[in-house]
Amino acid sequence: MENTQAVLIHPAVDGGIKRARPDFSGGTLTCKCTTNPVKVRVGAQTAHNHVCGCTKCWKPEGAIFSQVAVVSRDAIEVVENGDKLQIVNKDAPIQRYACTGCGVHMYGRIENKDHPFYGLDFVHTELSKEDGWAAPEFAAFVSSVIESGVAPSRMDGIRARLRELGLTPYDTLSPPLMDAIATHVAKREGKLPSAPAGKSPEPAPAQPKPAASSAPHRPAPSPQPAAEGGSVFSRLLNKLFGGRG
Ligand SMILES: N[C@@H](CCC(=O)N[C@@H](CS)C(=O)NCC(=O)O)C(=O)O
Ligand SMILES: [Zn+2]
Repeated sequence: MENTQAVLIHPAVDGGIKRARPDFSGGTLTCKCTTNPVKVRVGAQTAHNHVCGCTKCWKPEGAIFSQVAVVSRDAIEVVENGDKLQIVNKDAPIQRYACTGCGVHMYGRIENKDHPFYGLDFVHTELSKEDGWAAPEFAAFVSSVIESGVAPSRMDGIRARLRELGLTPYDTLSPPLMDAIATHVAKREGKLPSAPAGKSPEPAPAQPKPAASSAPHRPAPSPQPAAEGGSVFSRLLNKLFGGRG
């Protein structure tokens, strides 16, 4: 039996996971600068919230995981001090807008229209004072914490703690998100039909609705139409997660 007492994942989950509010409709993210902080309004509930162990996502001081969720890009508005924002790596699939004052990532955007998650922005909702955001549901890129210097010998304890919190650990993304990526590839390669004529496309719409008062929802980002052919699944994974960051 692993001792999970001393295993800290992220401040938003270590003391127990807060529940979403059914009527929650968004809030304002604020960076850590004490003067002229950057403020970003998120005008909708988020979806697919999770903790991520990758080296690219922003983490609060001392945390070994980030907490990150998606929201429709239409729901994001930079409302104050946007001149302080700079893209961390414009060649990465997710262009992360970081505050040049404190280093916090305010939102991440995908500009490649062929990316399975195009239309969704990535946000760290702990940067908001409001309560009621979608709760984290799983842990992604767990083995990647080793790349940040976590000793491999700690992994059993970390995975045990994640399970205890109800955050099933995966070394990439959760099965529904991996299925959405695979569906995108299969449609692009002609292995699955794209939306049949006269029928609405399946599965769910590509973007969480920025509706003002909807219950928490978990839309599966659906694949976009193919812009190029010839890739295999592993190449897409490389493109999504591979070493361009
Ligand atoms: N093992 C790598 C994984 C990086 C990775 O693939 N991160 C995922 C989850 S955030 C991703 O979608 N990356 C795209 C990007 O960083 O733009 C690391 O830790 O740096
Ligand atoms: Zn990540």
